[in-house]
Order: sequence, then structure tokens, then C-alpha cells
Amino acid sequence: MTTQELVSQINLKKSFLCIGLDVDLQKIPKHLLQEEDPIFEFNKAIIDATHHLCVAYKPNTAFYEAYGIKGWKSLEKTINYLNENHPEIFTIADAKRGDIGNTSTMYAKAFFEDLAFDSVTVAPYMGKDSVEPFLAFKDKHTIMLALTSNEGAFDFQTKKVENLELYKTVLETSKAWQNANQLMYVVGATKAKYFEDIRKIIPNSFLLVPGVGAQGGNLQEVCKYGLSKNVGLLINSSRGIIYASKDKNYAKKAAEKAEELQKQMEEILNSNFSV
Ligand SMILES: O=C(O)c1cc(=O)[nH]c(=O)n1[C@@H]1O[C@H](COP(=O)(O)O)[C@@H](O)[C@H]1O
Repeated sequence: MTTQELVSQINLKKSFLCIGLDVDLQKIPKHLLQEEDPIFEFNKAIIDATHHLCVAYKPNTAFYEAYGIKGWKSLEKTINYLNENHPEIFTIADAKRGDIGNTSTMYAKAFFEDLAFDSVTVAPYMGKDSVEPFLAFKDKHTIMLALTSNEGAFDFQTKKVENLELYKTVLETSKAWQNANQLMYVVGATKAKYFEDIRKIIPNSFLLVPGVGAQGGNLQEVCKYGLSKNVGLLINSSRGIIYASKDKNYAKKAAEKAEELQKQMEEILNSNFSV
């Protein structure tokens, strides 16, 4: 999917919501455990109930890898279900990969070709030659960690190296990489006060913003400086939406939570982008 297609979907749906499909068998309704593939059944019900309210889904691969081959199969069924039934949805494999060049190429093939995701999350620590292999895939997007939502973000990312915070060096340096227009960046919603500075370096890039909901991030605070002229934000919530209820009506309850966020987004879009 191109960035322009993603922007069109945001404008059409009045939403820049990304729903995180972080499925934990301990947390899903008990009756699903009798199914042959409980993870896929759970995802399918969540997708069916929420696809009109969001523009992206983000399965975090850890939640699938933890269940071995069966989990990987559930991930494959989920991405295929999305691509077959909702090709307008932007899909994110949250895998946080990145390695020496030839290995990164294999990671990219795994998520862009074998599993046909639109994007994958990548850690920048190993530098340019570990990220460019992902960027070599046309119309695919590489979402690089910049300033993460967790407390540990302050261990390295905000530390100054040669007088510049490391996350700023990551943003600044990556702008010169091959196919940098296919880069997006992760910035945690819990780091709202940093968005003003971040937008000075990358005014128009899309930002994937996790941390709204369970981690306490605030949508309005993020939007204050996070919005770009193309909206430029994908706000993710995982637990806050998908585990809204443990009862049989879990998908309906998830849709209610998603709609709460979508309505707030609609209001923000209407007040910031009115013609
Ligand atoms: O790359 C991510 O998506 C990510 C980066 C980050 O800085 N913080 C963060 O929470 N995430 C992911 O976003 C999701 C957040 O989930 P909830 O806290 O349940 O909404 C998880 O899949 C995290 O792994």
C-alpha cells in the first residue's frame, strides 16, 4: 500500500486508529479455547467487528512466536484474512527486526513476501546497512524505532551522543538513506512532550504511536504536535481494545472501545483539517 492510499483511508474513515492484535491465550474468552485455532478465531471476530473504525492492524509477532508453529500459522491466517477481505487496511508486522544486510533481506522477505504485510517494525541500532534491505521493497514501509513508549527509552534513546540525543540522530541520519520516503517511525504516546521537536526533524513522516490505553498515553496530547499536513499518525491501542471484555460479546465491546477512539479522532481531524 502506498502512503497516499493510507492517507485516503484515513480521510475516508475519519480515523487514524491502529488496533494491536497481541493475542494472549490467558486473556481471551474461555469458550474460544475449544476452537482448533483460538488465536485466529479471536482475531477474525475482532477484525469483523472493528475494520470500519480503524485503518491499520498490528499483530505483534511475539504473541504468535510464543506458541511455536501453531502461533506462526495463526499469524499467517490473520494476515491472509486481512489481505483477502480488507485490502484497504494497512498491516504492520510488529517484529522489531534488523541485522547485518543479508539477514535483514531474509527478514524482509519473511514479512513482505511470505506473509505479505505492508510494513514491519525495525530496530535502528545496527545502522544503515541493517535497515536499507527492508527499504528495497517497493510500496512496503519500514517502521523504525525512534523514541519508544517504555521507561527504558531513557536509558539510551534520550542520551546525548556528540551533543545530540540519540533518537534525534536516528531521525536525522535516516533521512539520507536510500528510499527514505518509505520510512515511518515509532514514537510512544507516553512521550507526548517530545513530538514538537520530532516534527522539526521529520515534519511529514508517518509516526506509529503506541502507548494509548493500557500504557496511559493521551491521544489529544499526541495530536497537539504530532499531526502533520498528511495527518501522519497511526495511533495504536492493543490491550485497551481487544480485551475490553472476556465474555462472549468481546468483539462488540472491542468495537465500542475502538469507536470511542475513532470518534475522538474524527473530532481532531474535523478541527485541524477543515476546508
Ligand atoms: O513498536 C511498537 O509497536 C511498540 C513500540 C513502543 O515503543 N511501545 C510499544 O508498546 N510498542 C508495541 O505496541 C503495543 C502496545 O500494546 P498496548 O500497551 O497493549 O496498547 C505492543 O505490541 C508493544 O510491543
